Amino acid sequence: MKLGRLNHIGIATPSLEASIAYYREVMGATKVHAPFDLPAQGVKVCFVDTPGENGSAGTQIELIEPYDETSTITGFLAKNPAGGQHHMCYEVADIHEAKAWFEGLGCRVLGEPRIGAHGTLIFFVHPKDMNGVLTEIMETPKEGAAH
Ligand SMILES: CC[C@@H](C(=O)O)C(=O)SCCNC(=O)CCNC(=O)[C@H](O)C(C)(C)COP(=O)(O)OP(=O)(O)OC[C@H]1O[C@@H](n2cnc3c(N)ncnc32)[C@H](O)[C@@H]1OP(=O)(O)O
Ligand SMILES: [Co+2]
Repeated sequence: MKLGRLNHIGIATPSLEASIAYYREVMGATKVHAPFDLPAQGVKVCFVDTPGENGSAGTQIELIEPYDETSTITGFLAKNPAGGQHHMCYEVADIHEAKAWFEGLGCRVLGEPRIGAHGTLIFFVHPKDMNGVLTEIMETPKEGAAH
């Protein structure tokens, strides 16, 4: 497998609204996307852009709030009530090849590839098999696709 771009860093939060205010007012973020619900993934999402090189998109901050009490991030927030860094997401060219790679290494892939917030296939690898970091792998969006 070839490691691709760091697409986003997932930050779990009990309040998207409060986190958006923090990124705008404390961190000086100038591009905050409209929040949206992703019930299939159990989260409400808001992307904050960091600037990339030569005007291109940089790594994004992905703010995630539980969609309801059954959300996969409810347990994380129970342990970290103020929220915190939840996952790192790297792009790959071929999601199925990447899944086979991690499985071949004996890492626990959490479920089947599914459509993520950028509209491409994603999967997660268990943090205990990834040096303590919950790792999201996502297929690189096609050129010109919405971010
Ligand atoms: C917006 C959509 C999408 C995108 O396109 O970008 C997303 O990003 S959705 C993001 C939310 N979805 C997910 O996280 C799905 C994958 N996650 C899971 O399946 C679970 O969260 C989990 C990783 C299996 C953890 O399950 P949980 O039941 O909450 O915790 P456990 O108690 O079983 O944890 C076991 C162990 O792992 C430690 N842990 C848990 N979460 C993390 C984390 N985010 N980072 C680092 N470590 C984590 C936890 O502390 C336990 O450790 P010990 O206490 O030492 O046993
Ligand atoms: Co993510």
